[in-house]
Amino acid sequence: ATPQEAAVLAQLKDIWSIGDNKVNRWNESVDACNGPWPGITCGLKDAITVPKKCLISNTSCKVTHLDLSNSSLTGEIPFILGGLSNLLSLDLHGNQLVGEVATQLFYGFPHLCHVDFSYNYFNDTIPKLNRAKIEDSNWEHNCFSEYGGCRLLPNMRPLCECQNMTALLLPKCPSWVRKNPIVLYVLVGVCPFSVILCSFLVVMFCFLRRQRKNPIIRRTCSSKIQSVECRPFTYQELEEATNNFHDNRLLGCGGSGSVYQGRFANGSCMVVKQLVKAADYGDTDFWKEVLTIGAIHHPNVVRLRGYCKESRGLERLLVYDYMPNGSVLDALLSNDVHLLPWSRRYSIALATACGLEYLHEHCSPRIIHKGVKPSNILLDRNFTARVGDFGLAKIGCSEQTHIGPQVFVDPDYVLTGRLTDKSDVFSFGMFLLVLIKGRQVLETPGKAQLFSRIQVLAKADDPSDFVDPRLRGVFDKTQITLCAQIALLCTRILPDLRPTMGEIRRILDGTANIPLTTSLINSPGSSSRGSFASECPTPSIGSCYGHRAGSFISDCYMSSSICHGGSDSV
Ligand SMILES: Nc1ncnc2c1ncn2[C@@H]1O[C@H](COP(=O)(O)OP(=O)(O)OP(=O)(O)O)[C@@H](O)[C@H]1O
Repeated sequence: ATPQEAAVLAQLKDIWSIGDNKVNRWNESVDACNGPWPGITCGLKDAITVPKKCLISNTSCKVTHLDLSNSSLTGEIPFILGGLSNLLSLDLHGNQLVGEVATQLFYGFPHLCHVDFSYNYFNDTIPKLNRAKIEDSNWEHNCFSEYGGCRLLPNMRPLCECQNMTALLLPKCPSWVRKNPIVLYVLVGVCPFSVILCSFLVVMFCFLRRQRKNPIIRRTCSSKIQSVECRPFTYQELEEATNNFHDNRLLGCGGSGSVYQGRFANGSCMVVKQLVKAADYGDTDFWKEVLTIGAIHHPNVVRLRGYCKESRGLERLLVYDYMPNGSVLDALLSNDVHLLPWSRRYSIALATACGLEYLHEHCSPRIIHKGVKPSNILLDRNFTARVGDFGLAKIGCSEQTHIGPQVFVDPDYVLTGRLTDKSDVFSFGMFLLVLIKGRQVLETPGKAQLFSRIQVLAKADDPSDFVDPRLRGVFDKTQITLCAQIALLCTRILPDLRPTMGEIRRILDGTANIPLTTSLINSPGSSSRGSFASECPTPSIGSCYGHRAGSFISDCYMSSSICHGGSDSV
């Protein structure tokens, strides 16, 4: 299984091990594609016909079929399930699963062809699936309001066999109606109209109540805000959890405020973030945005669990999931050199790309992070990376950085003030460079030097001399070169020429190749159109570089003193 899949399966095991069910028999000491993991199949499975359009390359080491039917599963479907991104079939029939099957979950499964969610207790509505791909879906014997538990045809039209629906029995007409046909005619004419009117009023009433409770529903990624998941906390609760915001609970301080570990009365551990700059932001808009962020669920983003409106003074408080392994920055600065072996760094790159792809391409409206950097990429207990602090840019909280030079900030944004998803792509490129070269990148004073380092790395036949010495020579050269080439694409001067996060994720997970233009940069002096090399000649001492739409622009966006790249060693 891929590292991401292994992490998801470990979490599913925590949640779904019940009695002697299949999940409980998963043997974590062997790879899921290589041992006794009941219900899990990697590669192609004979029993299920997979149409050509669904096939993905190189599936033998990827989890492609998950069959947890009749496994006594209870509760809601955990969102981390969406991290099994190579699934072709998903069978959860015959359990006691409840709640909503969110459309959002299915964004995680671009190749899914067969789903069986029958014989559960799912309610609400059937999610909108990728109709072009899903061949067969079975939703019967659930509590979906729209179809009353019908089986759906591949094209999503309900095939109403509805065996479990009791016939609608109407009482016999009372005798006075039978004797007086005029009454009957009046009743026949008026009753249906009144029933329709009443139903309409009831539906309108429920709809308006829901709207008032969740005014931001239309702006979120998920179809519904589940208040139980992102809830209000009292100030007292947070004071008690953080030992009165004591220094011994302080995890770190960023530009937006201080971060405390909170231990709550129910035994849960969460992070309490005191936002200091947010006070300028209008009250209503602030809480609207916060609720929007709270509705976002993805295995590679840190969940916002709550907020506190009654904070004292100017501060505002947010509560997040606690990430036991801190941030990538913490791991890079730690004395333990074994914390970030190369294989883990590659998984972190991939997971971060997944999280950002989700924010950019699956949230509506899209969310631009604006603060992608090692301190905002957090590591959960399995060292799976999750993007933190997203959305805070919108409420004026993530401008600051505490890691020296603003190496992660897109120069095009600094120059033009135009913020797009490609600004995050730029920052992600720099983040890749940090993963390859380690903390020395954070100590480098200027972008010009860093750009030249990326170029040298991407072109190098053997990148060994240029990687983080803390890796002690243990790494996959091909992956290093691939990451360097992606970093080169991401840091192109012209944002339009940078890839999207979806494209980057596909290159990293092996489902797409690096574009041809990048391979051309391997030939020194080539003038490949669109490659960084041609946009930006290698800088020489004292020169600034960057050619943009006919005009020369200084790359010394921050200050001319940093512009002395080119000759330094990589
Ligand atoms: N959810 C979390 N779980 C565990 N530790 C966290 C969490 N969020 C933040 N931290 C810790 O707090 C530190 C500071 O986080 P914060 O996001 O405030 O820093 P920053 O990224 O430098 O600031 P900013 O994003 O505001 O510029 C992180 O480096 C990390 O060690």
